[in-house]
Amino acid sequence: MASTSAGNAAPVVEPHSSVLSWDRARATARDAGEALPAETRPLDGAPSQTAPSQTALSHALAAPLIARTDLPSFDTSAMDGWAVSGPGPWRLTGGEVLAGDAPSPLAAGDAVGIATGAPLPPGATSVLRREHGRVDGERLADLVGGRSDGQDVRPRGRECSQGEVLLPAGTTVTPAVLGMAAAAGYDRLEVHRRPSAELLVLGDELLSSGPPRDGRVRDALSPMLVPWLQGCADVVGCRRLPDELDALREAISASTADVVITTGSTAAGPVDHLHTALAELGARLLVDSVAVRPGHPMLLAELPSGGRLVGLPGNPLAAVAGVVTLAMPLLDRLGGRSEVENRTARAGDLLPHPGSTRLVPVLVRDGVAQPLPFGGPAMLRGLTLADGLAVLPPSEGPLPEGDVEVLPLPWG
Ligand SMILES: Nc1nc2c(c(=O)[nH]1)N[C@H]1C(S)=C(S)[C@@H](COP(=O)(O)OP(=O)(O)OC[C@H]3O[C@@H](n4cnc5c(N)ncnc54)[C@H](O)[C@@H]3O)O[C@H]1N2
Ligand code: MOO
Repeated sequence: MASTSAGNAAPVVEPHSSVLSWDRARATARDAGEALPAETRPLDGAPSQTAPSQTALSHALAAPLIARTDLPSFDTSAMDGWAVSGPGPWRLTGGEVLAGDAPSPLAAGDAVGIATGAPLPPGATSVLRREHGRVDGERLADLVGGRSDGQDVRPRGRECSQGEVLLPAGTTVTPAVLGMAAAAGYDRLEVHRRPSAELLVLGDELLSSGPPRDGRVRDALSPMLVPWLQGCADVVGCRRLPDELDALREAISASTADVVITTGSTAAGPVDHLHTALAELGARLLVDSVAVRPGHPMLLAELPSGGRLVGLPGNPLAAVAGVVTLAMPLLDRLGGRSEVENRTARAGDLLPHPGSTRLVPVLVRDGVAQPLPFGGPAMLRGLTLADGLAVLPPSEGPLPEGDVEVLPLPWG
C-alpha cells in the first residue's frame, strides 16, 4: 500500500489547536452519541469460559424496573416455629405448614407448626419461634411472653407493592439487580446494547512480556485497560500496532467497533501519527486537547464510519485521565447508563494547577482525600493504592476551603 506518511502529500495537521476545559471535554464526550437500542436479555444463563455473557448483567436498564407483585407476595413466617392465633397458651392442631403450601385457616386460640418462608395461615396473628415455645401434649406455651401481633411475620408488601418503581431506567444491572429482578418476577430485562470497543495500543518501544530492557518498556496499558473497559463495553479486540501511519490508518478504518480507543501517539513527536491518520481518514475532531493534568493531549473524534475514536495519551496515568474524561462518559452514554453522582471529600494536601484541572490519585480516609505518592503522569504506583481520583479545579493559589469531587475507580 502507498505510504502517505510525512514526506508525501499528507495533510498538514496542527494538533491541539483548541484546548477544552475538563468539564467541557467530559460533557462533549457524553454528548458525542446516543444510547444504543434496547434488547431483552435473560437474568441468568449457563456460565461459559469462552463465550461472552448473554445475560443482562452490566447492561443498563432501558426501562424502569417495576415490581410485578407485592414483595413478599403473601404474609410469610420469618422463623421456624408455630403460627399462633391470639394470645397463648394455644392448642396445637397438628401438622406443619411448609414453604410453598397453601395453609388452611387457623381458629382463635390454635397454633400450627410452620417453617421459615411458609405462608401464614389466614387467622394467624404472629409466629412463635421454636426456641421460645414448649409443647406439652396438644398444648403450646409461650416461654417468653410480651407477644405482639405480627411478631416474626414478614407482612405482604413490606419490601414493595405491585407497580412500584424499584429502579429507574439507566441503572446498571449489577448482581444485586439481577437478584432483585428475579424476586420481583422477571425472567428477562429490557436493557441497552453495550457499545463495542477496540483497543489499539501504539508504540514500537512496547514489550508484551518480561522486564523492560534495551530502552524499551512493558506495555502497561493493555492489561489495565481491557478489564477496565469491559465494565461498560464489549471489548472486541486489543491489538498492538507499530508507530507507522499506514498501519494506524488501516486499523482505524477497518475497525467495526462503536468506539476505537488508541493509546499513545497523541502528541506531536516524530512518530506520533494519530492526528495525521485522523485527518487522512476525514475524521472530525470533537475534542483535541484538554486543560487537564495529566493527559492534556487526549482527543475524541467522530469517524466517517459513524464510530468514535478516543485517543488516550501514552503516559500510563495520562491514559487513565483520558479514560475517566472521555472514554467512560462516551461509553456510558452509548450504553444508556445514567450519570452517577460523584463522591466528594474534604481536600487534604492537594495542590491545584493554575491553568488546568488536576486529577490526583487519592486515598480517602475519614472523609479527607489525601494525595498518594508516585502520582506522576508516567507512573501507576500511586493509582494501585487509590480509591479515587480527586478533581482539582484550576486555581492560581491554594484550593478554596471545602470539598473536592472524587471520581470513583472501578475497584474503589
Ligand atoms: N513537545 C511536547 N512533548 C510532549 C508534550 C507536549 O505538550 N509537548 N506532552 C507530553 C504529554 S503531557 C504526554 S501525556 C505525552 C503524550 O504522548 P503520546 O500520547 O504521543 O504517547 P507516546 O509518545 O507514544 O508515549 C509517551 C510515553 O508513554 C509511554 N507509553 C506509551 N504507551 C505505553 C504503554 N502501552 N504502556 C506503558 N507506557 C507507554 C511511552 O513509552 C512514552 O514514555 O507527550 C508528552 N510530550
Ligand atoms: O498528559 Mo502528560 O501530563 O505527561 O501525562
